Amino acid sequence: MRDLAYLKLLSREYPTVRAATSEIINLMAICGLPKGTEYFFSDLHGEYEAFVHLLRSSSGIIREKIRETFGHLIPEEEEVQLANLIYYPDRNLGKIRKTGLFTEDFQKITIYRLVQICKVVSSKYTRSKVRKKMPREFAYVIDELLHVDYNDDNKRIYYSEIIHSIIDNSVADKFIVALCELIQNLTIDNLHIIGDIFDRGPRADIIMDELMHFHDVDIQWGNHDISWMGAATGNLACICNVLRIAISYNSFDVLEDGYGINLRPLSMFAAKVYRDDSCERFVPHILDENVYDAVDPGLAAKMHKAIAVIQFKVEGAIIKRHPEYGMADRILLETVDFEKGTVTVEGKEYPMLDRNFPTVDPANPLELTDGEKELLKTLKASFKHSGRLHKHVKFLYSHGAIYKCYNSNLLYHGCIPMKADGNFDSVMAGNAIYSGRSLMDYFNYQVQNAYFMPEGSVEKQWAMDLMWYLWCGSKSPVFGKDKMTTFEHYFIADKKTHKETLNPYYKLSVQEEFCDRILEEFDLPAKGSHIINGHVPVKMKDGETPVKAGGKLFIIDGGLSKAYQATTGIAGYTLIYNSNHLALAEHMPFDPNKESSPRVSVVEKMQSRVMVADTDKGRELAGQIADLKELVAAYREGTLKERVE
Ligand SMILES: O=P(O)(O)OC[C@H]1O[C@](O)(COP(=O)(O)O)[C@@H](O)[C@@H]1O
Ligand SMILES: [Mn+2]
Repeated sequence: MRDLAYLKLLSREYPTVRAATSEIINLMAICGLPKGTEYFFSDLHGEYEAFVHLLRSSSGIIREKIRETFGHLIPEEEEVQLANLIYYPDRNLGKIRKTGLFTEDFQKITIYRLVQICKVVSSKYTRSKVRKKMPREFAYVIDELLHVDYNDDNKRIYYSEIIHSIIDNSVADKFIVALCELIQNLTIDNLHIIGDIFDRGPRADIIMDELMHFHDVDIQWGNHDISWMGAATGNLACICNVLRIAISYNSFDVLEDGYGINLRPLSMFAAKVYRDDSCERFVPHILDENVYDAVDPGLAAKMHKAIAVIQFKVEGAIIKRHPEYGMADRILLETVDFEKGTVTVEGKEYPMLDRNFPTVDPANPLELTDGEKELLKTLKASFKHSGRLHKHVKFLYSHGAIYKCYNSNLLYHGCIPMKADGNFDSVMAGNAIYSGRSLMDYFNYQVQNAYFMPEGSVEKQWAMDLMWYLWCGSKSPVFGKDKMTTFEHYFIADKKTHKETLNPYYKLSVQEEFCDRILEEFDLPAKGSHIINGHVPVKMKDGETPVKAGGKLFIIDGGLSKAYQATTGIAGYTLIYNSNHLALAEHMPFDPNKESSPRVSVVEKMQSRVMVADTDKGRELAGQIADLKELVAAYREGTLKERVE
């Protein structure tokens, strides 16, 4: 029995038996519906055009619904136009207006067609749920149109009158946009982003805006997201890291136009310090052109080298502050023989591919020059003061975590650190030892501290350093490799030194028994549960598959990132979990001028249709129903009085 105080609170919202019982009926009706469709994406890596298209088109599902509804009735070309209108209503209506095609006929036909699609995509939801998703000003009208009986002549007249009045009152464009957005909203119930929104591609900031407008999204942070979050806290190594990666991919737009980071001090510094150095090892990859902030590749290479050298210095300082990270052998600047031009890695000496280090004092290689210190100060100020960056980072915090259990699935970006013997690996912090789930919780807690602890506190500094550890430390669940060989990539020819070894997790987790052990660690049943990861590109072209451990584990980094498409052979996956099945949609490289349908394959059929009652939401609703029943009983027994106004 709930305590009376709680029931009293509840009675404020449901003041009568009638109000409480009608909510009970409403909730029970919801529980009896098929579960909504969940979409999983990972490793978006700034590819905003491709991702926004996947999201708005529901990875091809909207096109399929159009085909099912109008196939053979309207020409293919019109189907494509309708699809594009649904994905990008504002943009397309603008174009249609400009070409003089926004006629009354067009408006009538379009509204009719959109209403038909809306009916199809809303059919599995309650009327009330659909209504809640409508914009308030059109809710009544859309609701009427969705439920009109087309066999009834009077209703048919009523229908065309509604449409007429929409057109007469010149709100057809707004109405069309509302219908398009409703269709998009109804096809994806929950969106899960399994990490790595940032880096390599052009505009992660645009992706963040899109996610912030989405009605239901959760994010499991990837190592790249953590690195940006660390930069926003003011961690210098993270700041250098995100700048270095952005510059190395020629992504100046995300920095300058996206987040207003002032790069002028860096470009001036680099142009001066590396004036006579072509910085060959630092020429950026050019996969996308900058629209707003074009930087000459020669200058970009100098900026890239300048920031990389500073990064190695400030990373060295963190490693020295934290012997417990066990990363002393990663301070490679200290093992460089600047006279001989060699570097020693794990006891072996290699020639350096670049020997020009005007800012490094061989006697004290981690010491920053005055110019570097000054530069870091201005860069840090830029990161700390970027309003848009902090808006996005706050969203990553409010909607994100290191892991999430949702509808019997366990979601995280990288791995649960394991030892080769199959046990969970552990980390000691303070007097406690963390492993498995507690390790994930510990890191999650520290990620919060890095941003939210008071400025200047010891806890904050500790947690901020840990953000960098999470980026590249060997026991980081979002990194999942033994070391990050950035230094070796830049300066050593011998490819053997570039190797980064994956955590034993990746070999073990392809066996069902290890997946079961992990699921058990997170209190999830072995049967019917799945682990969903990103982070490691699945090399489709080499015959790899994203489905592992007999269907218990999915690794869905399919290479949305252009930089990795040659490795994977495709351009990304969407994992789709609806009431009937789990399916994987495999995407082709995005071409803005061509609509290409993904290859969808069902990977698991549910034994029986999954209802809301079977989901986490359903369990939450069952709790609410039980509470409301107690409230009704309290009214009936007279323990609480109804408030009839
Ligand atoms: O391919 P790039 O951009 O040079 O980056 C390589 C680096 O990125 C990493 O793979 C980390 O990024 P991911 O999380 O996207 O895999 C490092 O392990 C590696 O050193
Ligand atoms: Mn990653």
